[in-house]
Amino acid sequence: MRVGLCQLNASDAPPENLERTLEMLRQGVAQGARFLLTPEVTNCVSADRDHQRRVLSTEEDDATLTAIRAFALENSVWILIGSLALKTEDADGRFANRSFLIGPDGAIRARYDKIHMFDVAISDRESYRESAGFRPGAQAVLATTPFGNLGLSICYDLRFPSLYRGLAQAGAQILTVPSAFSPVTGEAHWEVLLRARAIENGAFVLAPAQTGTHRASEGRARRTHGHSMVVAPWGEVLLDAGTEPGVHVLDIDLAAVTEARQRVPSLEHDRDFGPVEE
Ligand SMILES: O=C(O)CNC(=O)[C@H](CS)NC(=O)CCC(=O)C(=O)O
Repeated sequence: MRVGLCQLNASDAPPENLERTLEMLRQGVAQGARFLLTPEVTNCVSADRDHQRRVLSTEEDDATLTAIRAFALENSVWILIGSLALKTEDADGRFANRSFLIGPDGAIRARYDKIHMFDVAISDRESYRESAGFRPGAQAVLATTPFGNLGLSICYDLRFPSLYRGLAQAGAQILTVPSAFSPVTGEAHWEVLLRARAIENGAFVLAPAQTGTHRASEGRARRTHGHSMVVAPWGEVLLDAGTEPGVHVLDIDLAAVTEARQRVPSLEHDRDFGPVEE
């Protein structure tokens, strides 16, 4: 299976981001990719809630979703839109941070709302309160495709191994982790966490990422870590995309999942240990 990871440097302008994303998807298709992935918040990177309220849409009206579904149909490819920031019907006005798996017929095959919210103070200068703008999901999602079972997740979810354990136990062979990781935590934790999730579950990890300084017409500009990655089930890093935007194409073979799980069948060795004794 040839996969293509789009590494984006999205701004806070959805139409411009869509144009660049479609261009990268086209390049991926030209290089033979049959499954293409985009990062978290493909449509809009912004830290300004008022700006987001002005430029974002609901799922029903979202132009990025419509255009990428049409692209999947025209090119007969699978696409994981890592996530879209979308308006919801919620009374508190919070957005959804939602992944979409699109089939080669253009249909939405799966949706996943990011479960874990990035509410952290990394330093005096850098803090995030994702839950102020986004409402968390509460449902883990496995998506079946002809090329394997996908376990969906987004960014900060990466720090919660039990989610991936649940997905792998449910049959996931490929774990998707579209992200917009912070530069500081990215430098310290990104690669090792991705490799850990791959190794402990004997699964491929596909992690398309946002990169660089994200141009903002309102609010402060955000920066992200880049380094989109593909990790094999034995833990080898098959792709590290560095920090430039662009599409990266490579072949993955699910035989590596079977082999890794045969060599170390830890997925079959989970045991119930009950509450921790104190
Ligand atoms: O806010 C948005 O527009 C979309 N959401 C994000 O970009 C989120 C919340 S700020 N980023 C992360 O989860 C990074 C996690 C991370 O960096 C870590 O776990 O260390």
